[in-house]
Amino acid sequence: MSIRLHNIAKHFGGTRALEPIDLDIHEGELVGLLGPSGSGKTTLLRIIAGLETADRTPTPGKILFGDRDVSHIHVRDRRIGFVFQNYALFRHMSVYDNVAFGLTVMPRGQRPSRQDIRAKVYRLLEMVKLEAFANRYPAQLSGGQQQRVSLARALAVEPDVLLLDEPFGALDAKVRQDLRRWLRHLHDELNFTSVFVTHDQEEALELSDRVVVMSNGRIEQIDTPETLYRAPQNRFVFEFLGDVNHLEGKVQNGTLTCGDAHVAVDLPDGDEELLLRPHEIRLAEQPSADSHLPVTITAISPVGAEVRVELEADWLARPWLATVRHADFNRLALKRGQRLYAHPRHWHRFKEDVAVPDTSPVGVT
Ligand SMILES: Nc1ncnc2c1ncn2[C@@H]1O[C@H](COP(=O)(O)OP(=O)(O)OP(=O)(O)O)[C@@H](O)[C@H]1O
Repeated sequence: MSIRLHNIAKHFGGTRALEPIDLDIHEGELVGLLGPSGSGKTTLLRIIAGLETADRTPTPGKILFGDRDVSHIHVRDRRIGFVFQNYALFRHMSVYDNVAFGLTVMPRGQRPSRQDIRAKVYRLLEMVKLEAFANRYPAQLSGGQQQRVSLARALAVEPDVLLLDEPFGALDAKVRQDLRRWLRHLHDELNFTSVFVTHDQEEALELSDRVVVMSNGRIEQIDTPETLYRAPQNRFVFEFLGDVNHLEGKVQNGTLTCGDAHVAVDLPDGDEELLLRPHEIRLAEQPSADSHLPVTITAISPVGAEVRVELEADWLARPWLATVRHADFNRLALKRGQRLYAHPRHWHRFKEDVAVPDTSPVGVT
C-alpha cells in the first residue's frame, strides 16, 4: 500500500509543528523519519495514522493510501498497525491474548474462528520466537520481548501500513540491534509498508529503504541511506548524519591558514569553513608539502571496528575526532599526549547551507 501526503501542515495553537509537506512512500517500503527532538516526526506519523488532524486552512492537505483518500477516515478504519516506544501492551492479558486482541474485537462478520485465531497467533509468536511465552504476562518479559509481542500484535490484523514511533528507544544497544533485524526481516517477509520514527541516525541508516530527514517541521532531504551519506543536500543533513570536524580559516593564494596550521586548497581567497568526517583524517608523524596541521592526542577509544582518537590543537576551537584502522593504530603506536600531523583525505563545504559540489580531496593519500 503506497502512502501519499500532499500539502500536509500542522499548527498547535501558535506553534508550527509542520510546514506544508509532500511525501510519497512506495508500496512495500520501509521508511525512517529522522530528525532532532521537536522536528515534527511524531506529528507527521500521527497525522498519517489519523490520530492527529492536519491543518484545514489555508488549504486542506490530502492523505492517500493507494488510491483511497483517507484524509477524513477514522484511525480505526485506516488498516494501520502501531508499535510505540512504551510497549503499550495490556498488562492484565497474557501474551497470547495481547496478540489475539485485534482479531477478537473484529465485527462478527469479519472475525476469524477461534481455531483460525489460535493458528494465526501461534504463527506470529513463532515468527518473533516467543511461542514458548504465550501464557506469560507482559510484566514477566524483558523489554525486548515485550516489544516483539507489540510487533506481533500490530501485525495480527494484517495492516496495510505499519507505523512505529521510536519502537526501540527504551531498549539497550544490543537488544535494539536484534530488534532492528527482526523488523527488517518481518517487513521483507510480510511485505507491508512501514514508517518509523527515530532520532538515532545509525538506526535510520541501517534499517530504512529511504530516510526522511526532518528539522523544524521541514523535510530537509529524502533519499536512500547511501545517497544521504554520500551526497547530503545541505549542511544540516551532513552534520546530523555523523560526527563532523570543523576547520575554519582564511584562504589566500590557495592556502587556508588557521593559527600555525595551514593546508593547500583549490579555493578563492576569503573566509572558509571546511567540514571533515572522522574517517577523512589521516594521521602521520610528519607534515606534508600540502598540509601542516599539528595536533595532540587527548583521548583514545579502541572499542569497535576502528580506533577513535580525539585530537586537540591551539588552532582548533573544538577538538577533532579521527577514526584510525587498528593496523594503523598499532603501526603508529598511538598514545595520549603524542604529537602528530593530521592530513585531510577529503573535505566538504557548504555555502548558505547548500552543498557546494566541489567537495575536494586534498593531497590524496
Ligand atoms: N499536542 C501538542 N500541543 C502543542 N504542541 C505540540 C503538541 N505536539 C507536538 N507539539 C509541538 O510540535 C513540534 C513538533 O513536535 P513532535 O513531537 O512532532 O516532534 P518530534 O520530532 O517527534 O520530537 P521528539 O523526538 O522529541 O518526539 C514541537 O515544537 C512540539 O513542541
